[in-house]
Amino acid sequence: MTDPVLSIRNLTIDYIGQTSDFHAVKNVSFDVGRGEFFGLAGESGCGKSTIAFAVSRLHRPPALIRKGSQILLEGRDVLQLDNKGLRDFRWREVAMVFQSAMNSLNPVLTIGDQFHDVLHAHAGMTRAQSRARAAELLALVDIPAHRLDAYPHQCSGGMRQRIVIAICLALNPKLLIMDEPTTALDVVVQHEILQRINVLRKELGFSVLFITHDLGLMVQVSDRIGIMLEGELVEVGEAQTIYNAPQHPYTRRLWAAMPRLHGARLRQEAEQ
Ligand SMILES: Nc1ncnc2c1ncn2[C@@H]1O[C@H](COP(=O)(O)OP(=O)(O)OP(=O)(O)O)[C@@H](O)[C@H]1O
Repeated sequence: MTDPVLSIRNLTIDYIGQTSDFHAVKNVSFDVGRGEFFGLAGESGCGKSTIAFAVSRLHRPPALIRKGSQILLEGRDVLQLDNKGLRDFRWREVAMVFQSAMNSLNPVLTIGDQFHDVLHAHAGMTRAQSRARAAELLALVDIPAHRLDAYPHQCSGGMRQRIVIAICLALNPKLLIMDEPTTALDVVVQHEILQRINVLRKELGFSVLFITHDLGLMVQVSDRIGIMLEGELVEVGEAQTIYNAPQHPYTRRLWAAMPRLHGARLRQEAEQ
């Protein structure tokens, strides 16, 4: 791995309950390298989204990050940022594409207005400047500039998802977090979007923290993968190594449960 952009150290997160606390993330440590595509896998409820929200500093009560946890972005502890620090941090340092991202666009604003909101608020751009920058960003995700005048409902699901990704890239973040970004899309569109992200991160140099239930897709696109089980990180390594020679019994069970078609195709590709 190259030098880390993100270093998570001893991250422990509980959900505080009336009678007892739920330990969602237990002493997790891992790094994401510069320009690296890092996948986080594990069954539903194992704590992946809780980590993603904590890294973006979007976690809310009852989630409580325990003392001793560190989330370092280029060496700076994200957990220590004050409000001003957070304003500068969001979009510029870390941008997050949510599970339901394609429905997160505002239905009553044009696509151009939604770019303007971010570019004006965080980079002080005028209408003309933000329009030019938005056209550049749309081109990155293969969408023609005339779509700036469209409303979200006039765009397909895949297009809306690519628009959200383009907005996330507006301020050149160092880390793009994608939490199940393409789950609601059909398989072909999912693959196209991830291929595009992969090309872009090589061109633009950002890192990706990628969360998905689709293990086949994760092995295909990730450089390294971390496997989580009940709040703990049980295995981390190169994607192909983890796929071909998993060490932890849980990882073996995960691969065994992967749909055969995917498995067969990936094995063929790995052997080529
Ligand atoms: N607001 C909350 N209050 C209490 N418990 C919560 C809350 N949010 C999440 N949890 C619990 O924390 C655990 C981790 O949830 P999290 O969403 O991080 O898992 P995940 O691995 O991302 O799952 P999925 O893949 O289904 O999104 C789960 O058991 C979940 O029920």
